[in-house]
Amino acid sequence: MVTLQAIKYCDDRLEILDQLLLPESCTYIPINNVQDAWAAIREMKVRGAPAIAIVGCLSLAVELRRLNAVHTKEELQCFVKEKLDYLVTSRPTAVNMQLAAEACVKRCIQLVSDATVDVNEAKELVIKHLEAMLAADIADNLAIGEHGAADITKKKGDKNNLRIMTHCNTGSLATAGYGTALGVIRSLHKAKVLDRVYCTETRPYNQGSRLTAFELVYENIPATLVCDSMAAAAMKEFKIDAVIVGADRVAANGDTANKIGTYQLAVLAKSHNVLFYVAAPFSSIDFEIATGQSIPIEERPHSEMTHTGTIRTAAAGIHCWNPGFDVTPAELITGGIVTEKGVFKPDQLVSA
Ligand SMILES: CSC[C@@H](O)[C@@H](O)C(=O)COP(=O)(O)O
Repeated sequence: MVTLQAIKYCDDRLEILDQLLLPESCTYIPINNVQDAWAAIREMKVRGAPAIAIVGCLSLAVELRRLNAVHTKEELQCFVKEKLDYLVTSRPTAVNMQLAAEACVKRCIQLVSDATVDVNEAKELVIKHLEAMLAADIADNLAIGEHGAADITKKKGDKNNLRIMTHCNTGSLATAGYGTALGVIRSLHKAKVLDRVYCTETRPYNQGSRLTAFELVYENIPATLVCDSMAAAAMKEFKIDAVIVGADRVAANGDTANKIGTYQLAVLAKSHNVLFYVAAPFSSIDFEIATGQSIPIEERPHSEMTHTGTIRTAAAGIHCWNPGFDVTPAELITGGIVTEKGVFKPDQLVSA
């Protein structure tokens, strides 16, 4: 199946699809170094927790390939750590970049203490470590798709006309390919058990109407766009079987930070007796924090609420509150957390 490609990495060249220009134009822009990646992530030219980490890491691989003047492995380790620490500051809520940075620094430390590896080999091995993320993410997403589709189908008594609601964008555009929550939807469609997907607009940044709707139309998956304020009515009217969303950071107890509006969908799902799932790779799970209370929530520019493009749509002078994410308590995740290792109840994650 042809899917959209948010990230192109070939012959040491990195390009990303500029998501600010979607759906009007599919334009790829080069990312030549860590500074370019940091700016693209910050400006949301690339977004979505896994895609942020992959672009960050690949930008470092590109920069390392072009780097000649590194004389010792210690120097290499300092260089890599400094760049990764910088990338982690690009956006605060998604944990994937932070976990990828920690894993890469750990790899550097191993290489520094391995006397059989010289500085050039160490550099090559760090690059390989960073590059491996692209293929690993696609494999994880395919597994998430299969596990999620199997679980929903089983819990809904092998129904073959499932109606699924989703939020934000969790597809090819938010990952290396296939997607997490949207990957599960793709797998349901492939298995011919999907009647229709209902995607929310996802105000104020409209990742649902601009990006998810674009992916669904692109792949001919039957889909209906609803405004966020229609979610309760749509759940009732269309007899939604399950809501499935992605995650920016899952705490050890299963509390999940995801795009603003996710929490209200979970509350609505509970009152409509609809299964609520989170789909996320283990690279989005932060076992270092016990509950969702400690997850940092990004505050976004108020102009995203007060303007549509360049046109002001809110009264000038009004005070605004624009958190980019909210936290859904674990107890509302009734379907489970779908990962590449299987589907877990939130309280099973720590032992998974
Ligand atoms: C597989 S993407 C999961 C999440 O990152 C996604 O649902 C989300 O909240 C993205 O937010 P964004 O602000 O567009 O980066």
